[in-house]
Amino acid sequence: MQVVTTGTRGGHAAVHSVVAMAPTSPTTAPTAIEATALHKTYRRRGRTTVAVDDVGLRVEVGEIVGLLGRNGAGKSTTVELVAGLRSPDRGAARVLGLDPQTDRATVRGVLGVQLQTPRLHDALTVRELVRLHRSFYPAGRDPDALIEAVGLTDSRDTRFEKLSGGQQQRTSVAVALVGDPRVVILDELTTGLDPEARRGMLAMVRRLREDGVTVLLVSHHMDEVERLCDRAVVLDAGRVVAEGTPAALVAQAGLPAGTALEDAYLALTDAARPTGTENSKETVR
Ligand SMILES: Nc1ncnc2c1ncn2[C@@H]1O[C@H](COP(=O)(O)OP(=O)(O)OP(=O)(O)O)[C@@H](O)[C@H]1O
Repeated sequence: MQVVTTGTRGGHAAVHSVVAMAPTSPTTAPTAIEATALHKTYRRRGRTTVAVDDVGLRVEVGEIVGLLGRNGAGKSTTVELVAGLRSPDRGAARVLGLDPQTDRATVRGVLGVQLQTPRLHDALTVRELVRLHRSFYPAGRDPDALIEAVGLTDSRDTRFEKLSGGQQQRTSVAVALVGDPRVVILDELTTGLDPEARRGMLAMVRRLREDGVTVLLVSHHMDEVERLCDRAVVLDAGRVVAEGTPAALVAQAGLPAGTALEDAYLALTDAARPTGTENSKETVR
């Protein structure tokens, strides 16, 4: 059995409940993350945006996979669909074989998610937040050690609302990891972090790999994807336009072996669309 949290919504630490652990098969281990033909459309003020357009995604247990794409390509929406924070119009996602829509509580027991925009209780300090989230699980990581690992020991008694953007992000990473999840989604882990903090975060991802944790890493930093990720999936306008190891993406872009992933990424995303088209598919009614 495992106590899980639904994370936070609207600035308040949210629900937790006691649930069964993910079922495991004696013969075939489930894929860590599997998405099939995920589709999500937003409708706002007469505008319809196809944010995620039949995305398929597969991350095996123990892999680190990068999710890449320009601003508005659909990365965060894909992450939210996989985590069960949004419902797809159609298609399905599974985390360790569990449906995040119907097995919400169980999925949150095995999945840690750091969202691009942290949603945590403003009035609580770093330490209170991490301890609170630790209390939702019967076992997990030591809050103070985790706070130290994300470099926030000096700010541990500071309220969330008084933290800098980078410190808030690091708090959200600590909260995502405190339940010792088997699968972790990190949405722009290092964006906005100073070089020292960034280095610390990348070292933490390497330690997650050593512990056998599966990581889906949304990133705009091709150098860190190249160094950390086993594979990367490139989204453009809501669609998967390329995927493979960094070396395979370079080959797919028709570039010589040894070319930087950034050059391959730019070539692949440029090739994916006619010049001048928008990043996501938007129509006005
Ligand atoms: N809540 C929402 N309501 C309406 N449209 C949205 C909403 N969230 C995202 N979108 C739109 O959906 C598309 C995909 O957005 P998404 O945030 O998933 O992209 P992203 O790849 O994560 O971008 P970024 O790199 O800028 O974080 C964009 O066109 C965005 O404007």
